[in-house]
Amino acid sequence: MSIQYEEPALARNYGVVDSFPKDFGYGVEEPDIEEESTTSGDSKPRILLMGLRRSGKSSIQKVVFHKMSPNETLFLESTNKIYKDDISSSSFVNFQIWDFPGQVDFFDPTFDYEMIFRGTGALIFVIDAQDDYVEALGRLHLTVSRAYRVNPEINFEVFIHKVDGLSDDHKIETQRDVHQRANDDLADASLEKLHLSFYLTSIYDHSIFEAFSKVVQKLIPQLPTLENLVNIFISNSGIEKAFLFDVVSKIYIATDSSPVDMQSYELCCDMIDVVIDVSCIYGLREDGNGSAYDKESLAIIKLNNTTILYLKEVTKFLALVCILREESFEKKGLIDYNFHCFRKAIQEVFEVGSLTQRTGRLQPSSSNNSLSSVKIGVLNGSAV
Ligand SMILES: Nc1nc2c(ncn2[C@@H]2O[C@H](COP(=O)(O)OP(=O)(O)OP(=O)(O)O)[C@@H](O)[C@H]2O)c(=O)[nH]1
Repeated sequence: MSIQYEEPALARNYGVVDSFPKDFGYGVEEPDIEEESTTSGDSKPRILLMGLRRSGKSSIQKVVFHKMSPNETLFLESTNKIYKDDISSSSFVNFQIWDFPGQVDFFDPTFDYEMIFRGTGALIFVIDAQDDYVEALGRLHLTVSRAYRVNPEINFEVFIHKVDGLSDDHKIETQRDVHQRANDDLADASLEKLHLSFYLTSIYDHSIFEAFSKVVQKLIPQLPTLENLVNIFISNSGIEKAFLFDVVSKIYIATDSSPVDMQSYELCCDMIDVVIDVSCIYGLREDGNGSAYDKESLAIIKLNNTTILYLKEVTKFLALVCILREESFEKKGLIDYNFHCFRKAIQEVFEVGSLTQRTGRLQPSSSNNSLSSVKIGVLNGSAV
Protein backbone atom coordinates (compact mmCIF):
# COMPACT_ATOMS: atom_id res chain seq x y z
CA MET A 1 0.00 0.00 0.00
CA SER A 2 1.42 3.37 -0.82
CA ILE A 3 0.60 6.34 1.31
CA GLN A 4 0.23 9.80 -0.14
CA TYR A 5 0.89 13.02 1.65
CA GLU A 6 -1.12 16.15 1.31
CA GLU A 7 -0.13 19.69 2.13
CA PRO A 8 -2.74 22.03 3.54
CA ALA A 9 -4.22 23.83 0.55
CA LEU A 10 -5.78 26.87 2.14
CA ALA A 11 -5.75 26.21 5.81
CA ARG A 12 -5.73 29.79 7.05
CA ASN A 13 -9.38 30.12 7.91
CA TYR A 14 -9.90 32.30 10.94
CA GLY A 15 -13.62 32.85 10.46
CA VAL A 16 -14.56 35.99 12.31
CA VAL A 17 -10.97 36.92 12.90
CA ASP A 18 -10.13 37.11 9.23
CA SER A 19 -8.10 40.22 9.68
CA PHE A 20 -5.40 38.60 11.73
CA PRO A 21 -2.13 39.39 10.06
CA LYS A 22 -0.97 36.64 7.73
CA ASP A 23 2.03 35.89 9.87
CA PHE A 24 -0.17 35.60 12.93
CA GLY A 25 -1.59 32.26 12.02
CA TYR A 26 -0.42 28.79 11.40
CA GLY A 27 1.11 27.04 8.55
CA VAL A 28 4.14 27.25 6.40
CA GLU A 29 4.61 25.01 3.43
CA GLU A 30 6.47 21.95 4.51
CA PRO A 31 8.78 19.78 2.49
CA ASP A 32 7.55 16.36 1.45
CA ILE A 33 7.82 13.64 3.99
CA GLU A 34 10.36 11.83 1.85
CA GLU A 35 12.62 14.88 1.91
CA GLU A 36 12.12 15.26 5.59
CA SER A 37 13.07 11.72 6.37
CA THR A 38 16.52 12.47 5.07
CA THR A 39 16.87 15.40 7.43
CA SER A 40 14.85 14.05 10.28
CA GLY A 41 17.44 15.30 12.72
CA ASP A 42 16.21 18.86 12.35
CA SER A 43 12.56 18.36 11.47
CA LYS A 44 9.93 19.87 13.76
CA PRO A 45 8.53 17.79 16.59
CA ARG A 46 5.39 15.99 15.55
CA ILE A 47 2.07 15.40 17.15
CA LEU A 48 0.30 12.50 15.46
CA LEU A 49 -3.47 12.23 15.36
CA MET A 50 -4.51 8.62 14.95
CA GLY A 51 -7.65 6.58 15.43
CA LEU A 52 -10.35 4.72 13.52
CA ARG A 53 -12.25 6.31 10.66
CA ARG A 54 -14.76 8.99 11.61
CA SER A 55 -13.48 9.14 15.17
CA GLY A 56 -13.05 12.92 14.81
CA LYS A 57 -9.35 13.47 14.10
CA SER A 58 -9.70 16.05 11.31
CA SER A 59 -12.44 17.85 13.21
CA ILE A 60 -10.15 18.26 16.22
CA GLN A 61 -7.37 19.65 14.11
CA LYS A 62 -9.64 22.06 12.23
CA VAL A 63 -11.49 23.30 15.30
CA VAL A 64 -8.43 23.84 17.47
CA PHE A 65 -6.00 25.21 14.92
CA HIS A 66 -8.10 26.62 12.11
CA LYS A 67 -11.04 28.17 13.90
CA MET A 68 -13.55 25.96 12.11
CA SER A 69 -16.88 26.02 13.90
CA PRO A 70 -17.85 22.59 15.29
CA ASN A 71 -20.98 22.40 13.13
CA GLU A 72 -18.95 22.81 9.95
CA THR A 73 -17.08 19.60 10.72
CA LEU A 74 -20.23 17.70 9.77
CA PHE A 75 -19.25 18.37 6.17
CA LEU A 76 -15.63 17.25 6.42
CA GLU A 77 -14.74 14.55 3.98
CA SER A 78 -12.90 11.46 5.03
CA THR A 79 -9.13 11.97 5.06
CA ASN A 80 -7.42 9.67 2.57
CA LYS A 81 -3.90 11.06 2.77
CA ILE A 82 -1.66 12.00 5.65
CA TYR A 83 -2.32 15.67 6.19
CA LYS A 84 0.61 17.61 7.61
CA ASP A 85 -0.10 20.88 9.32
CA ASP A 86 2.68 23.16 10.47
CA ILE A 87 1.75 24.95 13.66
CA SER A 88 4.19 27.81 13.96
CA SER A 89 1.90 29.48 16.39
CA SER A 90 4.43 31.17 18.57
CA SER A 91 8.10 31.46 19.16
CA PHE A 92 8.07 28.35 21.25
CA VAL A 93 5.03 26.32 20.22
CA ASN A 94 6.48 25.15 17.01
CA PHE A 95 5.37 21.76 15.81
CA GLN A 96 3.63 19.80 13.10
CA ILE A 97 0.38 17.94 13.41
CA TRP A 98 -0.02 14.91 11.21
CA ASP A 99 -3.59 13.82 10.68
CA PHE A 100 -3.72 10.19 9.57
CA PRO A 101 -6.51 8.67 7.53
CA GLY A 102 -8.52 6.22 9.63
CA GLN A 103 -8.01 3.38 7.18
CA VAL A 104 -4.21 3.54 7.13
CA ASP A 105 -2.58 0.21 7.79
CA PHE A 106 0.43 1.20 9.89
CA PHE A 107 1.79 -2.26 9.70
CA ASP A 108 1.99 -2.51 5.96
CA PRO A 109 5.66 -3.23 5.17
CA THR A 110 5.81 -0.29 2.74
CA PHE A 111 4.83 2.13 5.49
CA ASP A 112 7.87 3.72 7.09
CA TYR A 113 6.49 3.84 10.61
CA GLU A 114 9.96 3.86 12.13
CA MET A 115 10.74 7.21 10.55
CA ILE A 116 7.35 8.59 11.56
CA PHE A 117 7.50 7.49 15.20
CA ARG A 118 11.14 8.44 15.63
CA GLY A 119 10.46 12.17 15.24
CA THR A 120 7.24 12.13 17.23
CA GLY A 121 6.71 14.05 20.46
CA ALA A 122 3.14 12.99 21.16
CA LEU A 123 0.76 10.44 19.70
CA ILE A 124 -2.89 11.29 20.22
CA PHE A 125 -5.20 8.33 19.71
CA VAL A 126 -8.83 9.37 19.24
CA ILE A 127 -11.61 7.00 20.34
CA ASP A 128 -15.23 7.73 19.44
CA ALA A 129 -17.05 7.36 22.77
CA GLN A 130 -20.44 7.38 21.04
CA ASP A 131 -19.56 4.21 19.15
CA ASP A 132 -18.67 0.68 20.19
CA TYR A 133 -15.00 1.11 21.08
CA VAL A 134 -13.80 -2.51 21.17
CA GLU A 135 -12.17 -2.29 17.74
CA ALA A 136 -10.66 1.10 18.62
CA LEU A 137 -9.07 -0.38 21.74
CA GLY A 138 -7.48 -3.14 19.66
CA ARG A 139 -6.07 -0.57 17.25
CA LEU A 140 -4.91 1.62 20.13
CA HIS A 141 -2.95 -1.27 21.58
CA LEU A 142 -1.33 -2.17 18.26
CA THR A 143 -0.41 1.41 17.52
CA VAL A 144 1.05 2.38 20.87
CA SER A 145 2.96 -0.85 21.36
CA ARG A 146 4.55 -0.51 17.93
CA ALA A 147 5.33 3.17 18.46
CA TYR A 148 6.75 2.53 21.94
CA ARG A 149 9.20 -0.03 20.59
CA VAL A 150 10.50 2.50 18.07
CA ASN A 151 10.50 5.50 20.40
CA PRO A 152 9.77 5.05 24.13
CA GLU A 153 10.00 8.83 24.62
CA ILE A 154 6.67 9.48 22.89
CA ASN A 155 3.86 10.83 25.10
CA PHE A 156 0.83 8.61 24.52
CA GLU A 157 -2.42 10.54 24.83
CA VAL A 158 -5.89 9.00 24.46
CA PHE A 159 -8.79 11.30 23.65
CA ILE A 160 -12.08 9.67 24.59
CA HIS A 161 -13.89 11.86 22.12
CA LYS A 162 -17.45 13.04 21.28
CA VAL A 163 -18.45 12.89 24.95
CA ASP A 164 -20.98 15.68 24.34
CA GLY A 165 -23.51 12.91 23.64
CA LEU A 166 -22.95 11.23 27.02
CA SER A 167 -24.42 11.90 30.46
CA ASP A 168 -21.97 12.76 33.26
CA ASP A 169 -22.25 9.27 34.76
CA HIS A 170 -21.79 7.66 31.38
CA LYS A 171 -18.66 9.77 30.75
CA ILE A 172 -17.02 8.64 33.96
CA GLU A 173 -17.99 5.03 33.38
CA THR A 174 -16.62 5.13 29.80
CA GLN A 175 -13.35 6.65 30.94
CA ARG A 176 -12.96 4.05 33.67
CA ASP A 177 -13.73 1.22 31.24
CA VAL A 178 -11.40 2.46 28.48
CA HIS A 179 -8.64 3.09 31.02
CA GLN A 180 -9.02 -0.38 32.52
CA ARG A 181 -9.13 -2.29 29.24
CA ALA A 182 -6.30 -0.39 27.59
CA ASN A 183 -4.04 -0.89 30.60
CA ASP A 184 -5.01 -4.57 30.89
CA ASP A 185 -3.96 -5.06 27.27
CA LEU A 186 -0.63 -3.39 27.99
CA ALA A 187 -0.08 -5.51 31.10
CA ASP A 188 -0.80 -8.69 29.09
CA ALA A 189 1.89 -7.60 26.64
CA SER A 190 4.34 -6.81 29.49
CA LEU A 191 4.27 -3.14 28.54
CA GLU A 192 3.45 -1.75 31.99
CA LYS A 193 6.02 1.00 31.50
CA LEU A 194 4.06 2.45 28.63
CA HIS A 195 2.01 5.23 30.16
CA LEU A 196 -1.28 6.31 28.62
CA SER A 197 -2.97 9.60 29.59
CA PHE A 198 -6.74 9.86 29.11
CA TYR A 199 -8.89 12.91 28.40
CA LEU A 200 -12.63 13.30 27.87
CA THR A 201 -13.05 15.58 24.87
CA SER A 202 -15.59 17.18 22.59
CA ILE A 203 -15.29 19.82 19.90
CA TYR A 204 -18.59 21.29 21.12
CA ASP A 205 -17.07 22.72 24.30
CA HIS A 206 -13.69 23.81 25.64
CA SER A 207 -12.61 20.31 26.65
CA ILE A 208 -10.74 19.76 23.38
CA PHE A 209 -8.73 22.98 23.89
CA GLU A 210 -7.93 22.03 27.46
CA ALA A 211 -6.80 18.54 26.47
CA PHE A 212 -4.65 19.90 23.66
CA SER A 213 -3.15 22.43 26.06
CA LYS A 214 -2.00 19.62 28.31
CA VAL A 215 -0.58 17.65 25.39
CA VAL A 216 1.40 20.67 24.17
CA GLN A 217 2.59 21.63 27.66
CA LYS A 218 4.25 18.24 28.05
CA LEU A 219 6.34 19.07 24.99
CA ILE A 220 7.67 22.33 26.42
CA PRO A 221 10.73 21.57 28.54
CA GLN A 222 10.63 25.07 30.04
CA LEU A 223 7.17 24.46 31.50
CA PRO A 224 8.33 24.44 35.15
CA THR A 225 10.09 27.78 34.57
CA LEU A 226 7.00 29.27 32.98
CA GLU A 227 4.80 28.02 35.80
CA ASN A 228 7.19 29.46 38.34
CA LEU A 229 7.08 32.83 36.63
CA VAL A 230 3.28 32.84 36.57
CA ASN A 231 3.22 31.80 40.24
CA ILE A 232 5.59 34.59 41.25
CA PHE A 233 3.61 37.10 39.23
CA ILE A 234 0.18 36.25 40.61
CA SER A 235 1.18 35.78 44.22
CA ASN A 236 2.76 39.25 44.29
CA SER A 237 -0.05 40.96 42.43
CA GLY A 238 -3.16 39.73 44.25
CA ILE A 239 -4.32 37.77 41.20
CA GLU A 240 -6.39 34.61 41.63
CA LYS A 241 -5.71 32.77 38.40
CA ALA A 242 -3.62 33.43 35.29
CA PHE A 243 -3.18 31.63 31.99
CA LEU A 244 -0.45 32.18 29.45
CA PHE A 245 -2.33 31.73 26.18
CA ASP A 246 -1.36 31.10 22.62
CA VAL A 247 -3.84 33.62 21.23
CA VAL A 248 -4.76 32.00 17.93
CA SER A 249 -5.43 28.49 19.16
CA LYS A 250 -6.48 29.42 22.71
CA ILE A 251 -4.23 26.66 23.99
CA TYR A 252 -2.79 27.68 27.33
CA ILE A 253 0.85 26.85 27.51
CA ALA A 254 1.23 27.51 31.22
CA THR A 255 -0.79 28.49 34.25
CA ASP A 256 -0.14 28.93 37.97
CA SER A 257 -0.13 25.95 40.29
CA SER A 258 -3.71 26.30 41.55
CA PRO A 259 -6.07 23.77 39.94
CA VAL A 260 -7.67 24.71 36.61
CA ASP A 261 -11.43 24.77 36.64
CA MET A 262 -13.17 24.67 33.30
CA GLN A 263 -15.27 27.76 34.01
CA SER A 264 -12.23 29.98 34.53
CA TYR A 265 -10.59 28.61 31.43
CA GLU A 266 -13.73 29.18 29.36
CA LEU A 267 -14.08 32.70 30.70
CA CYS A 268 -10.51 33.53 29.65
CA CYS A 269 -11.02 31.94 26.21
CA ASP A 270 -14.17 34.00 25.73
CA MET A 271 -12.26 37.12 26.68
CA ILE A 272 -9.69 36.46 23.97
CA ASP A 273 -12.50 36.06 21.42
CA VAL A 274 -14.14 39.30 22.50
CA VAL A 275 -10.89 41.28 22.45
CA ILE A 276 -9.83 40.00 19.04
CA ASP A 277 -13.30 40.51 17.54
CA VAL A 278 -13.57 44.08 18.81
CA SER A 279 -10.03 44.79 17.74
CA CYS A 280 -10.70 43.41 14.26
CA ILE A 281 -13.75 45.61 13.87
CA TYR A 282 -12.57 48.81 15.53
CA GLY A 283 -8.85 48.43 16.11
CA LEU A 284 -7.40 48.30 12.61
CA ARG A 285 -6.22 51.34 10.72
CA GLU A 286 -8.61 52.94 8.26
CA ASP A 287 -6.80 51.46 5.31
CA GLY A 288 -7.45 48.03 6.85
CA ASN A 289 -3.80 47.50 7.69
CA GLY A 290 -2.39 46.88 11.10
CA SER A 291 -2.86 43.98 13.41
CA ALA A 292 -5.72 42.90 15.61
CA TYR A 293 -3.20 41.81 18.19
CA ASP A 294 0.01 43.69 18.87
CA LYS A 295 2.21 45.23 21.56
CA GLU A 296 -0.56 47.62 22.58
CA SER A 297 -3.12 44.88 23.13
CA LEU A 298 -4.60 45.28 26.58
CA ALA A 299 -8.11 44.74 27.87
CA ILE A 300 -9.81 44.99 31.23
CA ILE A 301 -13.34 43.67 31.67
CA LYS A 302 -15.26 44.18 34.91
CA LEU A 303 -17.87 41.50 35.49
CA ASN A 304 -21.00 42.03 37.59
CA ASN A 305 -19.71 39.76 40.38
CA THR A 306 -16.76 41.92 41.48
CA THR A 307 -14.41 39.92 39.28
CA ILE A 308 -12.04 41.50 36.80
CA LEU A 309 -10.56 39.96 33.68
CA TYR A 310 -7.22 41.39 32.62
CA LEU A 311 -5.55 40.57 29.29
CA LYS A 312 -2.18 41.84 28.14
CA GLU A 313 0.19 41.05 25.30
CA VAL A 314 3.32 39.13 26.30
CA THR A 315 4.86 38.29 22.95
CA LYS A 316 3.65 38.41 19.37
CA PHE A 317 1.68 35.21 19.91
CA LEU A 318 1.16 35.04 23.64
CA ALA A 319 -1.18 36.81 26.01
CA LEU A 320 -1.51 36.62 29.76
CA VAL A 321 -5.14 36.47 30.87
CA CYS A 322 -5.80 36.94 34.59
CA ILE A 323 -8.80 36.67 36.87
CA LEU A 324 -8.77 38.89 39.96
CA ARG A 325 -11.02 40.53 42.51
CA GLU A 326 -12.01 44.17 42.16
CA GLU A 327 -10.22 45.16 45.37
CA SER A 328 -6.91 43.72 44.11
CA PHE A 329 -7.23 45.87 41.02
CA GLU A 330 -6.93 48.99 43.16
CA LYS A 331 -3.19 48.24 43.07
CA LYS A 332 -3.12 48.51 39.31
CA GLY A 333 0.28 50.21 39.32
CA LEU A 334 1.78 47.26 41.12
CA ILE A 335 0.16 44.81 38.72
CA ASP A 336 1.45 46.78 35.73
CA TYR A 337 4.95 46.89 37.13
CA ASN A 338 4.97 43.20 37.99
CA PHE A 339 3.60 42.42 34.55
CA HIS A 340 6.44 44.38 33.00
CA CYS A 341 8.95 42.23 34.93
CA PHE A 342 7.05 39.06 34.03
CA ARG A 343 7.05 39.89 30.33
CA LYS A 344 10.75 40.62 30.37
CA ALA A 345 11.47 37.30 32.08
CA ILE A 346 9.36 35.36 29.58
CA GLN A 347 11.15 37.03 26.71
CA GLU A 348 14.46 36.09 28.24
CA VAL A 349 13.39 32.48 28.62
CA PHE A 350 12.40 32.28 24.99
CA GLU A 351 14.48 34.43 22.72
CA VAL A 352 11.83 35.38 20.19
CA GLY A 353 12.03 33.55 16.93
CA SER A 354 15.10 31.57 17.85
CA LEU A 355 13.71 28.14 18.36
CA THR A 356 15.25 24.90 17.47
CA GLN A 357 14.08 21.59 18.60
CA ARG A 358 15.77 18.37 19.38
CA THR A 359 14.61 14.95 20.48
CA GLY A 360 11.01 15.67 19.62
CA ARG A 361 10.72 18.33 22.33
CA LEU A 362 10.31 22.05 21.86
CA GLN A 363 13.51 23.87 22.68
CA PRO A 364 14.65 27.45 22.44
CA SER A 365 18.05 27.82 20.84
CA SER A 366 19.15 30.14 23.56
CA SER A 367 17.38 30.35 26.83
CA ASN A 368 17.92 31.81 30.21
CA ASN A 369 15.96 29.70 32.60
CA SER A 370 17.25 31.45 35.65
CA LEU A 371 14.68 33.21 37.74
CA SER A 372 17.32 35.30 39.38
CA SER A 373 16.75 38.25 37.10
CA VAL A 374 13.05 38.44 37.91
CA LYS A 375 12.21 41.42 40.06
CA ILE A 376 8.69 41.66 41.32
CA GLY A 377 7.28 44.48 43.39
CA VAL A 378 5.67 43.41 46.66
CA LEU A 379 5.83 46.47 48.86
CA ASN A 380 2.48 46.34 50.60
CA GLY A 381 0.60 46.94 47.42
CA SER A 382 2.60 49.91 46.24
CA ALA A 383 4.47 49.71 43.00
CA VAL A 384 8.21 49.78 43.21
N1 LIG B 1 -20.92 14.81 18.49
C1 LIG B 1 -19.67 15.01 18.09
N2 LIG B 1 -19.32 14.77 16.80
C2 LIG B 1 -18.05 14.99 16.42
C3 LIG B 1 -17.06 15.46 17.36
N3 LIG B 1 -15.87 15.55 16.68
C4 LIG B 1 -16.12 15.17 15.41
N4 LIG B 1 -17.42 14.83 15.25
C5 LIG B 1 -18.08 14.39 14.02
O1 LIG B 1 -17.51 13.15 13.62
C6 LIG B 1 -17.55 13.02 12.21
C7 LIG B 1 -16.23 12.52 11.69
O2 LIG B 1 -15.25 13.50 11.91
P1 LIG B 1 -13.85 13.57 11.12
O3 LIG B 1 -13.10 14.65 11.75
O4 LIG B 1 -14.07 13.60 9.65
O5 LIG B 1 -13.25 12.14 11.51
P2 LIG B 1 -11.82 11.55 11.08
O6 LIG B 1 -11.38 10.73 12.24
O7 LIG B 1 -10.91 12.61 10.61
O8 LIG B 1 -12.27 10.58 9.89
P3 LIG B 1 -11.34 9.94 8.73
O9 LIG B 1 -10.80 11.07 7.94
O10 LIG B 1 -12.31 9.09 7.96
O11 LIG B 1 -10.29 9.11 9.40
C8 LIG B 1 -17.96 14.40 11.66
O12 LIG B 1 -19.31 14.32 11.26
C9 LIG B 1 -17.82 15.33 12.84
O13 LIG B 1 -18.76 16.39 12.84
C10 LIG B 1 -17.46 15.71 18.70
O14 LIG B 1 -16.71 16.12 19.60
N5 LIG B 1 -18.77 15.46 19.01
